[in-house]
Amino acid sequence: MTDDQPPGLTVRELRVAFDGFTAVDGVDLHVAPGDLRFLIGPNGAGKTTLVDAVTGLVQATGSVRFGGRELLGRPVHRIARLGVGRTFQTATVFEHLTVLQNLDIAAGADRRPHTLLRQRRGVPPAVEEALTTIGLTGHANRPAGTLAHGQKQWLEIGMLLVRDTPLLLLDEPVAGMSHAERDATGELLRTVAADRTVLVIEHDMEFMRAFASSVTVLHAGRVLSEGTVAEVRADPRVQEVYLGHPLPAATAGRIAEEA
Ligand SMILES: Nc1ncnc2c1ncn2[C@@H]1O[C@H](COP(=O)(O)OP(=O)(O)OP(=O)(O)O)[C@@H](O)[C@H]1O
Repeated sequence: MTDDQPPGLTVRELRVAFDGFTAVDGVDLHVAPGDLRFLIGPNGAGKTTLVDAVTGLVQATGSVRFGGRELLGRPVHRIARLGVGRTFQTATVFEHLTVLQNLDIAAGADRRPHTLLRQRRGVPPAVEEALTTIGLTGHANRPAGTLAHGQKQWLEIGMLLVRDTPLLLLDEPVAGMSHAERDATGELLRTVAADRTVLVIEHDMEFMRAFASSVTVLHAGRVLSEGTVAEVRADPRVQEVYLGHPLPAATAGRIAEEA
C-alpha cells in the first residue's frame, strides 16, 4: 500500500451525471478483501453506472481508490492493469477457441503479440489453477462455444483469475442459470472472494441471501442501506423500496433476530 487507505475498494462521494440527470449521487462504499459484497437495488438505482465509473467507462467525480491508487481519471486499460476486472451479463469468451486457449490468451493479455504466438510446452501453473477453481479441467480442450451457459460465465471469471485480478466486479453472474449452476457459481464466488475483493451486482434475491457476506442497497443513486443480509432485509427503508411498504412487525422482528 502506498497510502493509509484500508485495503480493498474505497469509493468516496462518487457522482455520475448524464446530461444533468444524476445517476450516482454521492456514494460512499468500502469493500474489504475477503468480503463477498452484493450490490442490489431496483432497476435504475445506479448499480451498473457505479461499476462503469470504477472501471473507467463513464466520467465521474469523487474518489475511487484501490491498491493505494486513485482510479478516477485513468483510462479503462490502465484501470484494468491496476488489477480491476469485470464481467458483463453476457459472457465475452472467444467461442471458437478452446477453454485452455481462452485462459492462455487472458493470461498473456500483457504479453507482446510475438510471444503470444510462440508455442509453449505444458500448461502454465496459473492457467492450471484457474481451470481447477472454475471446475472446467475436464473441458479444457472443448471449444468455448460448446460450453453450457453457466460454464461460459465460469470461464470468464477464470480469465480474470489467470490475470491475477485482485478486484472483481461481476454484473449479474447467475442471470439465466439453472439452480445447480447458481449454487456452483455461489461456491466459486466464495472461493474467489477468500483472498480478493469482490463486488457482485445482483437481482436474484435468493442467490444473494445464500451467498452474500455483506450487502449494499442502492436506490436513486444513493446508498439506502448496508450490512449483513439479515440487517438489510430487516431495514424498513429497504422493504419500502422493494415491497412498497414495511413488513408486518412480527415478520420484521423474526428477520431482525437473524441479524
Ligand atoms: N448513458 C446513459 N445516458 C443517460 N442516462 C443513463 C445512461 N446510463 C444509465 N443512465 C440512467 O442512469 C440511471 C441508472 O442506470 P443504471 O443502469 O446504472 O441502473 P441499474 O441499477 O444498473 O439498473 P438495472 O438493475 O436495471 O440494470 C437510470 O435512470 C438510467 O436510465
